[in-house]
Amino acid sequence: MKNKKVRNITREVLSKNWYKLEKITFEYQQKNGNWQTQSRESYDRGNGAVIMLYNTSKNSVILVKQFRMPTYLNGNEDGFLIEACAGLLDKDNPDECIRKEVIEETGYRVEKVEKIFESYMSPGSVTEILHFFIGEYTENMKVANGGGLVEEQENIEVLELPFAKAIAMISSGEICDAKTIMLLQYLKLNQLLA
Ligand SMILES: Nc1nc2c(ncn2[C@@H]2O[C@H](COP(=O)(O)OP(=O)(O)O[C@H]3O[C@H](CO)[C@@H](O)[C@H](O)[C@@H]3O)[C@@H](O)[C@H]2O)c(=O)[nH]1
Ligand SMILES: [Mg+2]
Repeated sequence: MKNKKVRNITREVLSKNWYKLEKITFEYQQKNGNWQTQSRESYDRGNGAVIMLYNTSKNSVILVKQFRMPTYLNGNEDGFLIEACAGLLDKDNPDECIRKEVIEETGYRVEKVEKIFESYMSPGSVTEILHFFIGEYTENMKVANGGGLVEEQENIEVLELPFAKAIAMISSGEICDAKTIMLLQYLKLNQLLA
């Protein structure tokens, strides 16, 4: 942290239950040189990784569907969200994490994954950096049912969708998760699928 316009940072933990919510108070130097005190709440749930699995001969992608309580609280009728497979990093590096997550959630054991970029997903309130990957899958990589971990109460449905249908589902609103939209658009932009 080396921004000379920010000083006297103090941190107060407001909640440390599953993850950590802090109130950060700091002084920020304005254009006229005056120092102004500001407070911002910041939610730290670690970093994450996400992957779009795609098959060039079938022109299809693998997505997962699960209940997401925060979306249920904010306009998502039944609370189910269609997403690319993703997980929190724990202590793993992003590459290892995403391979593990892919087996747990989708049942595919992918050989090669390609990092394409990383992104803050909610920079005003959440610290998380999300690492984005793509990876090719084939039928013979399916080694388990997927569905997520029972001990984490994950009830995940695995979906295989034609790419054109997935793209259309962005416009129809059936796919309304940022990381998933970014990855589908990446495949389209780079003409990896038609
Ligand atoms: N008990 C409890 N469990 C929780 C809580 N929050 C999360 N969990 C459990 O922790 C699991 C974490 O699963 P992961 O697969 O590792 O993470 P994710 O929820 O899929 O998160 C991914 O997607 C997020 C949304 O886009 C990303 O923000 C995140 O980085 C990651 O990529 C969830 O399925 C859920 O069971 C909580 O407050 N309490
Ligand atoms: Mg997950």
